[in-house]
Amino acid sequence: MVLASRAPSSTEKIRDMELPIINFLDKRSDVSKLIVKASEDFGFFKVINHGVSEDIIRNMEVECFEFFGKTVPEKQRAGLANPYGYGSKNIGFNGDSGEVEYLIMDTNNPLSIFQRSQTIASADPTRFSCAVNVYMEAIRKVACEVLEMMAEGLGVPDTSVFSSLITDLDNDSLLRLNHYPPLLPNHDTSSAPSFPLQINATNSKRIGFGEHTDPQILTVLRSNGVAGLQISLGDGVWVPISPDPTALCVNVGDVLQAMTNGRFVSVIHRAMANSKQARMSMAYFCAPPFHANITCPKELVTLERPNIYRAFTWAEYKKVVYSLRLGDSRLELFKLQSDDETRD
Ligand SMILES: C=C1C[C@]23C[C@@]1(O)CC[C@H]2[C@@]12CC[C@H](O)[C@@](C)(C(=O)O1)[C@H]2[C@@H]3C(=O)O
Ligand SMILES: O=C(O)CCC(=O)C(=O)O
Ligand SMILES: [Fe+2]
Repeated sequence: MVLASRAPSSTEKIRDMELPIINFLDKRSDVSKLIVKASEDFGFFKVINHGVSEDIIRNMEVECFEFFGKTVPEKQRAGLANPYGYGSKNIGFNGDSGEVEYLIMDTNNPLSIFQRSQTIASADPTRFSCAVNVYMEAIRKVACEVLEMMAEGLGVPDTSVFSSLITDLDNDSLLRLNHYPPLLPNHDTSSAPSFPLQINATNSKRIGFGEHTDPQILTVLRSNGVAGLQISLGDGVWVPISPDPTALCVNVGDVLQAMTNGRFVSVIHRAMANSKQARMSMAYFCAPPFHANITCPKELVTLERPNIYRAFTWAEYKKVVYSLRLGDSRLELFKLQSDDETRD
């Protein structure tokens, strides 16, 4: 078995480009077509008029800033990210690191959030757990709408084929709060960027969260107004995503790439910590239950487009994810060989 590790290219180029913008207030059939197109072309899009109120987002953001504003020993009381808890610089268990601190929480257990909030927000644990639970519920609703419109746009008759996985009581979704500290004055590279910008050893590049794909079904990300997120177009070309605190950035994860037989793409992205201000992002990773069998609906398998991936469970996939580095490709390992007889 050969592992495709994506080594960074020596010369990187930044290309200015806007992501597709999906307006939830537009006609549903138009919205679902646009979502499908964006998921095929970029695996990323922004959603505006998503219906998550400013209050819900503000309350969550207040809790984030309060948590990350604490001293390190206080933050460590949340427990080490194993995989839920607080982490700083170290990412995962296999030697990855970046200029980021974060808090990961599991989402399908309000009691565990309440228990955790006793150490995360001891001054007012109820306020913290309420803000988190209300936020997660609202974001999951957006994710379900997106997943249902994806199925509609793909012509899959069972329109809940994707969304039912994340509403299952045993879903394994998680919430990750990321805080990228601001640049220190002596890190400043001063000259204004011109596009395409050649990044080399002389203009310092601070990776916040290194390049990777998200393993789950779908990610819904909200960030403050500070830039940092970039998506890869391959061959060392990176597209910075302009920050919009009123929008939600949605991206396809590995499981959805498998479930759409490769029609939707789980795109490599990263977050830079090059700003003079702190970037704060809140990512809701929509994941299936452990026992869920990941296969694509039969309508997405045709003679011209035979099955690309073998069936697997989320438990099996997650085990592989955590055994590898951030930038390793994992879905490759689940590809059917062309001479495989069983194309399930
Ligand atoms: C290095 C790692 C961190 C990660 C688990 C992994 O072994 C490989 C994937 C990483 C990632 C990326 C998306 C999400 O932020 C995350 C929570 C996930 O599900 O996969 C992280 C994992 C992590 O930080 O624990
Ligand atoms: O902070 C960001 O903008 C991206 C974070 C991310 O990609 C992740 O947490 O998986
Ligand atoms: Fe990500």
